[in-house]
Amino acid sequence: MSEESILLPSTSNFDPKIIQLPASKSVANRALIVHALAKGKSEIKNLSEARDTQTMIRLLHSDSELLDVLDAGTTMRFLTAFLAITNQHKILTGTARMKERPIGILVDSLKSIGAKISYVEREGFPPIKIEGFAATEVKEIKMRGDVSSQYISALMMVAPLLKGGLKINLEGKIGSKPYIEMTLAVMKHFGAAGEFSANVISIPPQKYKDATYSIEPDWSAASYWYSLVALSKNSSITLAGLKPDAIQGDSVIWKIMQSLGVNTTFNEEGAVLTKAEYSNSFEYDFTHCPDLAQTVAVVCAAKGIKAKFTGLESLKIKETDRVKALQVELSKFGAALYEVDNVWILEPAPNPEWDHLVIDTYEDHRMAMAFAPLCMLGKVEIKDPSVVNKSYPGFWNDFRKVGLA
Ligand SMILES: O=C(O)C1=C[C@@H](OP(=O)(O)O)[C@@H](O)[C@H](O)C1
Ligand SMILES: C=C(OP(=O)(O)O)C(=O)O
Repeated sequence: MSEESILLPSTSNFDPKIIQLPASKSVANRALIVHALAKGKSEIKNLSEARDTQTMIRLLHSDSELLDVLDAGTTMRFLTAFLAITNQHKILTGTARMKERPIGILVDSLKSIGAKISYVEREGFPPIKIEGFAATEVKEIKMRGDVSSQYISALMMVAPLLKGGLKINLEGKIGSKPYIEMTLAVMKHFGAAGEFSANVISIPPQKYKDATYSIEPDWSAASYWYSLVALSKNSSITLAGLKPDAIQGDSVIWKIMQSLGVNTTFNEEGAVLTKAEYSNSFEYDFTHCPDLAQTVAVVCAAKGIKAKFTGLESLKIKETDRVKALQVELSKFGAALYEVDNVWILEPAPNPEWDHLVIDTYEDHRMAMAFAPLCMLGKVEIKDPSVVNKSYPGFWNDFRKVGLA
C-alpha cells in the first residue's frame, strides 16, 4: 500500500470469511471515562486499536498540561466534562478540523454548573483552557439537543458526581438519541442510574462502582461490510460477535439493508450477511444514526436506487462537511446529491461504470470506508488510506483477508 493511496482492483465478489470487527469507539470512550470516574481497577475488555480509543486512554493517563485529542470528537467533548468536574487545570486542543467543530454549548453548560473554562483561540471552539471547578447549587439546566448529542453525553457522565445531581432539559429537536441511551447504558453498568424521557434527562447524585466491562463490536464499522455484500454479485460474509440487541443505535443498519439488498441472520458466531432482493427507491431519516449516511448514500448511488434523505444536518460539523464531500465524490461516477425543501435527493448513477475511480477522503475515515466497496463495480483508488485508523485500523487488512486489495 502506498501511503498516498490504495488501489482496489475491480471484482464482483469476495471470499466468504469471518471478520472480527474492531470494538465500538463510542462505547469504549464512555466506558473509559466512567471507569476513570469510578476510579476503577477492573479490566475493560476488548478495547480496540482505534485511534480515538487509544487517544482517550493516553490522555486519561497523561500528566502534561496540554492534551491533544487529534480528530476525536468524543474524546474532546467527554474529556472537557471529565477534566472540569475532576477539578483539573489543562488545555485541550486538536487538529485544524477539531478547531472548527463547535464546543460552546457544552462549555456554557459546564460553566453554569461551576466549571472554569475559557477559549484559547476562537470563542466557541477548541482549544479550550480548563481551570478547575467551584461547585454551585445549580441542579437543573437547559441545553440544545440539535447540534451534537456528545455534549449531552459528556454532561450526563459527570452528573452523578454533582452534589444535587442534574436535570437536563433538552431544547429543540434531539439528534443522535441512541447515543444518549448508550451513555445511560454504560453508566448503569457502572452502578449509576439515570432517566431519559421525552426531552428531560434526570441523573441523581450517586457513586459509580468499579466493574469489568466488555466493549461490543462496532456496528458502524459493520455497515461497510453490508455495503460490500449489497454491491457484490453474490457474496456473503460473517461478522463475528455482532448482536441485534447491541447498545449502539447504528445496529439499525441491518434493518436498513433489508431494503437495500442484504439479508441478516444472527447465530452464535455473529451476523451472517447474504444477498437479498431490493427495490429501486428508498427514504430514510438519519437524525439518529448520522454515521450511516455515507454508507447508505454510496450503496443507493451505485445500485440505481433513487433515495430521499433527511436528518443530515449534523454531517456538516463532523470530521469534514460530509454532505459536501459526498456531493463531490458521488458526482465522480455520475450520481448526484442535492437539497430540495430540506430533503436531500440522491439521484443514482445512470451507468455506474468507470476505468479508474479516484476517491478523495477529506481526512474522514468514513469517506474512505464508505467508498471502498465500489470496487465491486470497478477499479477504485482511495486516497489517504490510513485515515481509517480513527475507528477501524484493520480495515484494509480485512479487505485483503477476503481477497480485496
Ligand atoms: O456519542 C458518540 O459516540 C457519537 C455521537 C454522534 O455524534 P453527534 O451526537 O455529534 O451526532 C456520532 O456521529 C459520533 O460518531 C459518535
Ligand atoms: C463523527 C464521528 O466521530 P467523532 O464525532 O467522535 O469525531 C465519526 O466517527 O463518524
